[in-house]
Amino acid sequence: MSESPAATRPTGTISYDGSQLELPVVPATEGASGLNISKLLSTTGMVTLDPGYTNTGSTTSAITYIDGDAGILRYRGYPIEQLAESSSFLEVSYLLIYGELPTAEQLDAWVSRISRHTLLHEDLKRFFDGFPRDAHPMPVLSSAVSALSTFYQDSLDPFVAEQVELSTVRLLAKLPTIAAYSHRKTMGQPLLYPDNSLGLVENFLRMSFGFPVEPYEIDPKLVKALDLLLILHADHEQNCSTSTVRLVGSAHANLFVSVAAGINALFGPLHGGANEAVLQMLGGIRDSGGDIATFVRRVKDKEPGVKLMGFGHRVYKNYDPRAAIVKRTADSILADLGGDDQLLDLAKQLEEVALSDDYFIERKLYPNVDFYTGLIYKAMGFPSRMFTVLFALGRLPGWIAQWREMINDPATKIGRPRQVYTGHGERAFVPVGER
Ligand SMILES: CC(=O)SCCNC(=O)CCNC(=O)[C@H](O)C(C)(C)COP(=O)(O)OP(=O)(O)OC[C@H]1O[C@@H](n2cnc3c(N)ncnc32)[C@H](O)[C@@H]1OP(=O)(O)O
Ligand SMILES: O=C([O-])CC(=O)C(=O)O
Repeated sequence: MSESPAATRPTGTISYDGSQLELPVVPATEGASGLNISKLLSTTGMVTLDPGYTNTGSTTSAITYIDGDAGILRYRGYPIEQLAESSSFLEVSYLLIYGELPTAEQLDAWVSRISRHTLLHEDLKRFFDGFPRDAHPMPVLSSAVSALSTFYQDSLDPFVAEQVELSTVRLLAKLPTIAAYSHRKTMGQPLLYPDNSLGLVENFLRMSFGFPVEPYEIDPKLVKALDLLLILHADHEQNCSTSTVRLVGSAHANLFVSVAAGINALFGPLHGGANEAVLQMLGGIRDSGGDIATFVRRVKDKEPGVKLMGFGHRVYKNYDPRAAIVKRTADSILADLGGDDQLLDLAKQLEEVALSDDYFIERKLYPNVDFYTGLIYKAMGFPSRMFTVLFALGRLPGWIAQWREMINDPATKIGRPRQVYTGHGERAFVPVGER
């Protein structure tokens, strides 16, 4: 069946490069929520429509367990609370990637291997000169990670175990260097070479805050606090960025570019970018006189663009256990680091108001991991634009572990969702002069 060309086509005007352009308006198809799903299922046969994959399992995985109703999170079976209390970020990275906690000997060897790969190729270092000074560090990070695949071509084959191992170690070692450089770039400061006598977190802090603040004293409390936050972010099963890493990798793309794609997904304010957005939200409430009730009213009225950032979660219908740990430790960390108590108090008040409000209770909206972390990052001295970069540093071992699980799983197929087509039927081409 063919459709006749529309005699009159709706158009709209947009400003472009100083001119007004008139362009056809694509007729809005009924949104997915307006569709009669059971009718679609019967008419499309095989395809099940599941926008946002709320109920679609894309893989099996043995890495991370979440019980969203009970607020439970475990990496390889170990409760997040125990890892946060007793482990270190590199130990947790080993656990996620190799499936078991390392022995003391294995851990030493692992830490030492990573410490030998922190340097960036000089040409890649120059890469940072090309970005504008006010560039957001997240796309700088993803571009540089993507560029690793051009500099380290001996570690790109997803099916050669030694190459996967090398790209794993290179990524874990170099991401802190790239992250520190993306920070220095925005500060207009010179890039520091890594000092491999230091641990991963110490090295990262020195590259971020060292010279011109030399001699830079590395505060052990700062190191401990950042290490804890990295552990809390290390994996979270099939979240948006991890699913992206797996999807890109399912086409047999190498680990570097798959992780770069994950970084871009994480940048979004509904995902990792929420930690930056929370601080903007809190600052906005404070600057408008601390009127929490009015802000909450605007959220409940669903004013366009107004959400309680750092609240809500696809899986947790209970308190996010990571947010609980961050909240518990925020007071002492902020006291140690001299952070902004006023904003922490505001955040706690906001949480209290929300958790006693029917809107949030009925929808089971609780603080997620992004709600309190920004306050700590700020106290550490990072500008809010770096917050999601810090999330990416933490999430890296999870992305790597999930990519490796995917590539080694015989059940993996190229990720390729189907769709339910809602556009035109067949129609005949109309030459430009006749439209
Ligand atoms: C590390 C992470 O990625 S954690 C998440 C970080 N993101 C944020 O903090 C951003 C704010 N939160 C959100 O946008 C959402 O809660 C998400 C994206 C995390 C989860 O989204 P979904 O699972 O698709 O939930 P959905 O958007 O359908 O929300 C369900 C209901 O709760 C409401 N809701 C969800 N989150 C919020 C929020 N933060 N503020 C106000 N209302 C919210 C929705 O408007 C919807 O209401 P409705 O039933 O009246 O339409
Ligand atoms: O699991 C999710 O959807 C988001 C999240 O909390 C994370 O990635 O840490």
